[in-house]
This record gives sequence, structure tokens and C-alpha cells, in this order.
Amino acid sequence: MNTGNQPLRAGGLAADHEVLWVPPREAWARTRMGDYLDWVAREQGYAFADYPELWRWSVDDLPAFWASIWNYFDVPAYSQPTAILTDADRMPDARWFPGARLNYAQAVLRMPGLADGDTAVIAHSQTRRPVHYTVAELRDQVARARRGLRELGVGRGDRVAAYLPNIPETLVLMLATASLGAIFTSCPPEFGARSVIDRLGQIEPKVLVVVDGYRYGARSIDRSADVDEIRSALTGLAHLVQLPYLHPTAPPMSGASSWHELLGRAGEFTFEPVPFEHPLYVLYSSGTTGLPKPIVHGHGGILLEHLKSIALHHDLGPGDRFLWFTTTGWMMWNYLVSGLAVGSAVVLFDGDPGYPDLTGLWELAATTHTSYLGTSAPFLLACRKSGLSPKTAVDLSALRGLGSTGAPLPAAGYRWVYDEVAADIYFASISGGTDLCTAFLGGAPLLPVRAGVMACRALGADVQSIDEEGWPVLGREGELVISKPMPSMPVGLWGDVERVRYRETYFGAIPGLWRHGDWITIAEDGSCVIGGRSDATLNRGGVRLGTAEFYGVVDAMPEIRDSLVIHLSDNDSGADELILFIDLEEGRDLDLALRQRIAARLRAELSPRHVPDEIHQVPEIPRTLSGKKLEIPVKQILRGARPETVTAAGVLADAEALRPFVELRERRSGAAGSAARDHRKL
Ligand SMILES: CC(=O)CC(=O)O
Repeated sequence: MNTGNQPLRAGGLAADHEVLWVPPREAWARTRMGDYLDWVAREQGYAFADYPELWRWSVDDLPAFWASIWNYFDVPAYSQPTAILTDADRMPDARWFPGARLNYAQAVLRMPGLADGDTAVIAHSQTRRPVHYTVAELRDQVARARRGLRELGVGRGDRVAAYLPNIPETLVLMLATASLGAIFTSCPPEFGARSVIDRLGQIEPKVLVVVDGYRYGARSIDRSADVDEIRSALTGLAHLVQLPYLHPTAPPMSGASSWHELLGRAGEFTFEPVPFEHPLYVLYSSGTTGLPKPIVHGHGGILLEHLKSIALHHDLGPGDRFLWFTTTGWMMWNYLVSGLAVGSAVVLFDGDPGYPDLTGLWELAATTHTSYLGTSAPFLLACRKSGLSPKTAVDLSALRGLGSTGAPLPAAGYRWVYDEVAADIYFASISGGTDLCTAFLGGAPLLPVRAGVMACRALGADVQSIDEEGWPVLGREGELVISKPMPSMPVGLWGDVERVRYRETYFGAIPGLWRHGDWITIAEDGSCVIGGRSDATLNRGGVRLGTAEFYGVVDAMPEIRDSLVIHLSDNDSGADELILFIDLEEGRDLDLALRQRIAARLRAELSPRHVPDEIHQVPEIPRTLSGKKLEIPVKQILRGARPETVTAAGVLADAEALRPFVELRERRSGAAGSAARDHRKL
């Protein structure tokens, strides 16, 4: 066992990625992962020399590993499990912790290591003044909301929905709902009525809690008309509760009761004991067609996964302040809430992180003494592009960790973090998603950080890269699969009683393996790089090109704010076109010189195959609300699909962003279009 006196083993690391941070010698003694390793050695007799050994055990002996997580975190339970995992080899029918009865909300509100008067929630908003809850206040609010919901008739299995932003009331509502064994779901108020109805209409909530509107940067957005439309569309809705947010003194709309009434009476701080797989919340994953997929997550799976991930991988615990910039429409919100379960205070933010400029989010981290800040790759890259230096702009002395997700972060983004945020920070780009409500790739505080590389696969996550024939491969790109069950795999899809859709969605392509839809390269040492979505592949002349490496080169050019690349191919006609779209910085134009510079860069840094056939300037790259580029919808539009059929409502950050692609398709398909195409050809 490594006692912390010897340097950690770094053998086998991908040598072509420079090391930007090395864990300090005392990392083992000081981090929660080190503490857990000591505990596993002491209590279970397993001694591991380093992270790779620990990871190997965590996936080879799933029952022993997950039992250790249950015991190390001393999960509060009403009844203990009779087994840890049954039918492990029959994914997706594996069963976790049969016999256990617990409640996620109880475990979260335990807030270990914190006293009643300690800070539990700090919330900043562009709509109202900051709000602060102590541990005792948060518990009291949840108990009140629980009583209010019960008096509205909410019980086990009922659905409670929020059309609320990332504010303490949403967190209180979620925990109160879970405490009753009812099922929570949320849509952020950026979603218009159609998007909300598409989601909530599928799960028929009994209670809906809404805001009247909100401020985003300098803009006020009133949502009363949307609330009216949503209310009329939700047939099973028994109660509408309104939180006065944009207009704090206005009475609730007709037919609605107020949030203050809901919380009017003190309640008991109690919890409904539920089985491990009892539904906790429904998240939505938007495909390119049809309604958003309603993914049901369970109490026990989410609790265990988040305890492991937030405490061991992010190294968070009592005394920490955890801020991840997210809305209530992204799984990172649910992840953030679980920060309380490890004893960290959570910092909530509702508004535009780039308002009045990109310093905004860093300033928030500074004023709230945030110790771990999470954000997205597009945000970090935008900060880099703008020449921002957070370490000189604000006091980040409390910051120990920084996280990024939403898209792969290229090496230049990592370098910027260490140059301009802090040289001694533990940084991790993480990857996972809504379907597992976690990150299964990321960092570990005992591993070095290398530019452009995720340091490891998460504990308990048997992530593999497989080739075309299904063999696991190392050191070359393959399809990302998870080959063994994880407790936070969905307990089902809403309404899919026979689990037909569930099987088809995740296990249909490769029976017995969870196919995630990404390309991944895993190195000998377990570090990994995501190469882009496997369904958005650029496959030129039979050679596969990852979108992530493409963006790494193009987005690094100072003239380019953002980019999107697609590959159009057609076996019948023999078409094989690589088309690049770029959004240029203010005052820049796509002239011949810039086209040639882009081509030269791609040729030199990647290969001649990466040089696009066409480059088009667009006013904006279409992205989802959580920052993901919409490559597939763009490809489908260029192939002739109508925009409303390629994205579900509410997916796009800006619905107008698809228009230029429709226009391009029209130009390309018309006679005038061919002339224009020739003109634009690189
Ligand atoms: C953890 C994640 O993978 C978050 C996301 O990008 O959706």
C-alpha cells in the first residue's frame, strides 16, 4: 500500500500529453480518495498501490466495491440489503441492493460534518438578492414543503414538477418530493410552453410549481402566458403553485396557490422508506426526433454514484463550497444537489454566466468562496479566446478544484486553466451524461493532469473502447461501451413498462453492452480522450475522423469563435463532402486568406483528409442549452429534413440558429445554389 511517502506511480501514461499538474506528495493523506484507500485497506483488507489498481478492483469485483461505498459513506438505511448485486451478467436486468430501504433526501439532508448553524446553500440570482440557508433552515424548509405537498394529496409515486430556475426553492421542492417517495422532475423557465408540455405531458404531474418569470442578464422574461398554456395542457394536474420571483409582490395568478402558503406550516422532518430502485426523479434526454426521452433514476443508485463521484473524484466534503453552473434542465443540477450529501455547501446561480462579461462566473466563485467550480468546455474556451485572466481579475484563493463538461476540452483549454486560473488547482474535464446522471470519465485527485486527456475511468465504471468486431482496444479509437452494470443506470424509461424501449435505446446496438454513442481512445494507463459522437462521425474515404480533434484545431484560431463540422456521404451517388461552419469573431470576414489559413492548419496539424470541401460563415453555431453542438440535426437538415423534425422542442439554446442551414440547403438544391456553392468552394 502507498502510505503517501513514495511518489505515486506514473508509469505508462501517454507521454505525448504534457503534464500540467502533479498531485502533491501529501495527496494520499489529504484527499478523500486517499482516506477511502486507507479505509478499504483497514476495513476490507484490500491494499492498492495506486489508482489504476483501485479502478481494476472496482470493476472486477463490483459487489465488493459498491459494498465498500455503502459502508464507507455509512449510507442511512431503514433496512439493510440482502445482497449487493444479483444477475450482474444479465445487463440490463442486474439488480442492485435488493432488500435495502432508504431515502435519497434523508441521506442528502444528513449533511455529514455540518452543524445546524453551518452554511448549506448560497444562492445568487440576477432576479433577486442573494439567499443563504443554514443546515437547520434548509431542513426546516424541506419539512414545511413536505407537509404542504402532503396536504395537497401528494404521496408515494405521484409526480411533482418544477418550472423553476436554479434557486433554493427548487432544491427544497425536490428534496421534499423525494422525502415522500413521490417523483420529481424539472424544466428551467428558459424552456417555452411547447418544450415543457413535451416533457411534463408524458409523466402527468399532480402538482406543478412555477415562477412568473426571471431575469437573464439585463433582460426580464415574463412566463405567465407559458404557464397558462402549460397548465391547460397538463390534464392530470391537480394543483398549481406559484413562486413570485420576477414580480415578488404580485399575487399568484388565478387558480394558483402561493409558494409561501405551501410552506406556511412547520412540518415533520421524516422520510418515506423506499426500495433502492424506487423512482427519484425523471430527467429528459432529447434525441433528434420525437419527444424527449423520460429517463427515470432511482433513490439508491443516484445516491451511491453521487457519493462516490463527488467525494472521491471531486474530493469534496465538509467545509467545501460546490458550484456548478447549470440550469434545472441539465443533469448537472441534480449532481450539484448531491454535494450536500457529502457535507459540502452548494452554491446555486440563476442567470447569465457571461453577464455583464465573462468575468461574471469567476466573480461569483470568488465572492461565495467557492472551493470547487464546475463549468463547461465552451465557457472555458470562450474565456480563453477573450483573453480573460481570472487569477488576475478576481481573488480565487478559496478555489481548490475546477471541472468542465458538456464537450471534450482540447489541450489548449487545459493549458489556459493552469496559466490563467491557478497553477496549483486540481482540474478535471469529465464526461458521462443524463442517462447515468453522472460522469464515468474524469479525474482523480491522486493522478496527474495532462493536457487534453481525462485522467481515468471512474471507479466502478467499466468503460471500454471496442473495435468494429467488438474487441476491446487500447491506444486506438473505438466505440465507448460500459460492459458491466452501474447502480445509476436508469431504473427505466417512463411508461415503458416492459422495458422494451429501454433495452433498445441502450443495449439494442450491441446486446449485453451499454453503447453510449461516443468515440473514445483509452490509453494503457487508463487515461482517455473522447473523439466526438459516434453517430456524428466524419468518415472520409473510409478513414474515421473525430470531431473533437477537428474542433481542437479550428476553435483555437483567434479569428474563430465557434465551429461545427459535418460529413455528408452517400454510397449511391458517391458523395463525400466535409463541410465546416464557422462563427467568426466580431469584425472578421471569411475571405480567401482565412479559408487558406484554416485549410493549412488542418492539413498541417491533422491531415489532408481533414481539409473541408466547403467552409461557410454562420452567425451562430447551434448548441443545446447545455452547450453541445448539434452536428446531427445540421446534417439532417442539409439532407432535406425540416428543422422541427430534427430537434425536440426546447433543445436549442437559440431556435434561430438552424435557419442558415435551411437556407444553405435551399441554395445547394437550387440552380442558383450550385453557382453559389462553386463560389463558396474552398
Ligand atoms: C457529465 C456530463 O457528461 C455532462 C454532459 O455533458 O451532459
